[in-house]
Amino acid sequence: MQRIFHTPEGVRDIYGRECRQKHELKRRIRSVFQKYGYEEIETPTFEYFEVFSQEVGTVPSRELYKFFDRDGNTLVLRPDFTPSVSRACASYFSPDQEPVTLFYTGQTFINSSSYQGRLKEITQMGVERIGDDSPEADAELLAMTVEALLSCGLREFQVSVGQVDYFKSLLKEAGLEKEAEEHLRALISEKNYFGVEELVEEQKLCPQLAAVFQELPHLFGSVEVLKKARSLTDNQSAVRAVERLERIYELLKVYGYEKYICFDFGMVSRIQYYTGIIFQAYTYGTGEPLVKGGRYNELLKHFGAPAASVGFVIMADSLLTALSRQKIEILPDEEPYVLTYTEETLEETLVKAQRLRKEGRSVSLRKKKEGL
Ligand SMILES: N[C@@H](Cc1c[nH]c[nH+]1)C(=O)O
Repeated sequence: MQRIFHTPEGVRDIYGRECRQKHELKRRIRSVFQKYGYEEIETPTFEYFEVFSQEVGTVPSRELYKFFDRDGNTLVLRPDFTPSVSRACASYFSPDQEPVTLFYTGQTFINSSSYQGRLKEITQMGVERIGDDSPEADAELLAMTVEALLSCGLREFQVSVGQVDYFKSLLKEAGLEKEAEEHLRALISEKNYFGVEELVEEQKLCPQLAAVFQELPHLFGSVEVLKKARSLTDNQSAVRAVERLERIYELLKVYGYEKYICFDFGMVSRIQYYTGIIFQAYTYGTGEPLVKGGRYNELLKHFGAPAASVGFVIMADSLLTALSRQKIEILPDEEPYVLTYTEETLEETLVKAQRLRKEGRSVSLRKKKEGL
């Protein structure tokens, strides 16, 4: 029976100061989302399996927590908010007429392998801009990412931006088999330069394509990378992908946030629904990304209402870890005011406590111990 005193692996209790910090962090981030005019949405913690099926392109099926309802339907604890919000948006709004801007906060659940030591339940705070294919939408989301992190007191961080379209356009031109394609994707994401070189030789790609693929793992850094990426190819759709990033960067200059942005053409995501920019934010103190996001223009088709969309989530737990390792205080630090009372002073203490509470103080009552 020992088991009932501690939690299963991958989940944990949060209490005391840490819990207060988490609430404060959520409050600040919500207020940034609201400043941009986003509306809050709550979706259920579990959904039908189909919402997160392989075709949707979220986390792999073996990492989902699945269970059954009384009628034998397979249900899933949400591993990702984006499919749920897309489903809800397709049912209640008309993103083809006007963009829908939504934000949410809640738990997500991934049944990852225990070797990785990751949390299996995490808190995500995210936004989705649905029905807007413009570069200004991409830029807005990146600006919101920067602002949300700044609002928590973080100062040193980077938002790394990639472009799924660049790589996809080149892959299409190369016409590789699915397996070779997956292998190449993995090698590039691991920045395995020699592996990429070997693979492109094996596949006998034309010299220009071979050269771009070999460059991809090196194609990261500040804005100069964009020029380099453009010079490496004359594939029209790859060039358009770079031009879009250039435009987004120009807009971020208007926001004044360009110093937080860098580019990474080798960035790939486990999530398959991305179609345009993808991005992740990092800081020191945690190896995990603080933010993950991107454009997903095909996802809403699965829910019967096609709409070009973009969004991101903040991993609240990773952000809290980073803040604590960087010694950044997120609490206004108001400890509750403790009032002690005895049998005789109880009533006057209650009156005093209520007066202080009306003034906005937080007051905790303790009965004085006998003999003290
Ligand atoms: N749902 C994605 C992040 C995202 C939100 N919107 C677009 N992308 C994730 O869990 O990684």
